[in-house]
Amino acid sequence: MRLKDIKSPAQIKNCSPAQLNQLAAEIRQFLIEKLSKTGGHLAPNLGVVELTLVLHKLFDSPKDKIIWDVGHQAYIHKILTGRMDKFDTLRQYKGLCGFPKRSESEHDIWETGHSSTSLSAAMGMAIARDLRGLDYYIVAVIGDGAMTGGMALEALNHIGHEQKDIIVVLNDNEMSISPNVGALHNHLGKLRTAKHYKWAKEEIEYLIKKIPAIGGTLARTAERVKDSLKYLLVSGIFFEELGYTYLGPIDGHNVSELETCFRQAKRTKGPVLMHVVTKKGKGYAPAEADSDTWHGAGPYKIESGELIKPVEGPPNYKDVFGQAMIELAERDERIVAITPAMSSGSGLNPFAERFPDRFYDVGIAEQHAVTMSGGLAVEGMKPVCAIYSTFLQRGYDQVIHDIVRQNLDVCLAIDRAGLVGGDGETHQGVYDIGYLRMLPNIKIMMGKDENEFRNLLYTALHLKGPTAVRFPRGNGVGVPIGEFKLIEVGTWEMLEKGHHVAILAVGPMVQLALKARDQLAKEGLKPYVVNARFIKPLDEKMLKELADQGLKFLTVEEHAVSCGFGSAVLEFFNEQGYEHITVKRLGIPDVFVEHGSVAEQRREVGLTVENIVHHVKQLHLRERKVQRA
Ligand SMILES: Cc1ncc(C[n+]2csc(CCOP(=O)(O)OP(=O)(O)O)c2C)c(N)n1
Ligand SMILES: CC(=O)[C@@H](O)[C@H](O)COP(=O)(O)O
Ligand SMILES: [Mg+2]
Repeated sequence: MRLKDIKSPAQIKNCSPAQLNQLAAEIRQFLIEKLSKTGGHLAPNLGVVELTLVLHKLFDSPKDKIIWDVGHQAYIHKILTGRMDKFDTLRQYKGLCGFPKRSESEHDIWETGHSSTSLSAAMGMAIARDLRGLDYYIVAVIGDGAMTGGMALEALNHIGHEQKDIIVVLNDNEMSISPNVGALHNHLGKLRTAKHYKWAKEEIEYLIKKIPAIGGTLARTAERVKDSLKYLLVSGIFFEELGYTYLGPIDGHNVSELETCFRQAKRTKGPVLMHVVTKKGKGYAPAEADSDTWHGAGPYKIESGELIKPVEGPPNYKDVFGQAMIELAERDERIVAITPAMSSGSGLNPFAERFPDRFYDVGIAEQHAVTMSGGLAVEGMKPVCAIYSTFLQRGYDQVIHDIVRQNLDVCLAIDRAGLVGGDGETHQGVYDIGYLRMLPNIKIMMGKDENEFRNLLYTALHLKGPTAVRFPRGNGVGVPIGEFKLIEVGTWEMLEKGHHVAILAVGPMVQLALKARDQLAKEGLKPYVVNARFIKPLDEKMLKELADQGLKFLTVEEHAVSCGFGSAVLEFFNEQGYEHITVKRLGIPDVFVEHGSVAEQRREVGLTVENIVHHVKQLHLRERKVQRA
């Protein structure tokens, strides 16, 4: 059986361990080659090759449900389920999604992207299965990082309580993106090395059963001995006490051992926790050596493991943020940085090295990160909670209930604010203006470039009360970085004066607006261009001045149009009694934006220079019609 022949999992049902190992080698080679061109989550996938093969050998997907938590490690699942030929389009516009996608395959039973949802979904599926009297297996594959996510523990608790037949495969590679954190992680560390426990348990049972006559009675006593042995020899007692049959630790690269344990799990009633130990990045030396970097890597040179860096351009916002945080923390010892498991992605590793006791990676625990920031603030510290816009959604109640309601000095450094590219729908940072601006006390801001971003961060840390400083994924504009300076809250920057139309642009959209103005100038049209760097509070003074000139407005934001910045402007004019004002809002319409490049995504939703030009002209036309009427 060769990999190129596989179109369906049915073809591997009778593979021997040797054949599975041969396929594993071919799959690794395939992944290393394909991802050297497309980039992607190489290390997580190299770690689950054997696991995925054995799962699809022993379970009958899609009748049996296999759920992939986070789903960034589902490439082999996609290869085995007939999508191998699409890997040249991985994470590209209209190409293969980097996460499970129901529209791609019946084998993708549950869509993921955000972490720690698999167990809750599995529980829902199990209840439905049992209510209908149906009979199939439900397997949830969840990493040790994802297991630190609060909702995973909520589901683990509930499944154990209900004693549902669910197989939880804990893929333990000791890594989240960075080294995993937490007490649970430490407990798993003991289990990983608890090989002797599994041997001792079987050996003792074997010896007892050999004792003639009293063997039976003693065996029952031994059961208690075995249980106490468990406590002594460290076992999955944490899981056993939650009502699971713990199987492990299991070598996640040994297909025979995996098969044996999965067969045992299939025979076991009630919830099973299979503790599978794997190596993240297995089979590719650079990824094994540094699975943090290779968690989600861009294209690379296979032989050297050298990442192919884009042409040297402006600094990446995450590096600008990390550097600014160091400079600010040097000035103010109250500053503490918090990240929910995104220390590399947020650019905070240098900060962590410089201020180890003022840096906290709390694991995949956004709710905890936000409220912990509140705890720091009430005690006079200056917490900066660095959190991707999309992941902040996971801590929203904490923002309301704990931070803004108590009007605490917490700075939410909202990273990846806007369209994010290859991660697609589940990761777009396009809702936070909407879900934050309705909250009292909070101030929301976004710079037009990296220098202004720094100044807004500096300003936020000088303000009382909660602040949200948004910044996009990717590189800045390439402007000089000056000394920190305060920016007056609620003031916008008038970049260009003109007539008839005012373009109010947020963040990176300012650059598009300026380019559009250059194009319009060739046709004698000169709209105002305003850098709307405060989303809350709005610059009401400027809005009134412009409105009183009878201008029409075009708002531009890389955010959902509904409830976005443009809506705030509309609401303002309405409340101020400007009944005949025209506001055209450009932003993301009522759709989820799929994976692709940011440029392609912007084009898809109309966030382009051309579309800004078009709408300014439209507004001019309306002006002329009004004048003629
Ligand atoms: C709610 C949420 N927070 C953060 C992330 C970012 N993230 C993606 S994968 C990952 C680490 C997952 O670690 P683990 O579950 O152990 O999987 P591994 O990559 O080790 O296979 C993180 C933090 C996410 N996808 N969802
Ligand atoms: C799978 C996941 O959620 C993370 O790996 C995410 O893809 C990181 O995004 P960035 O690449 O923007 O840091
Ligand atoms: Mg892990």
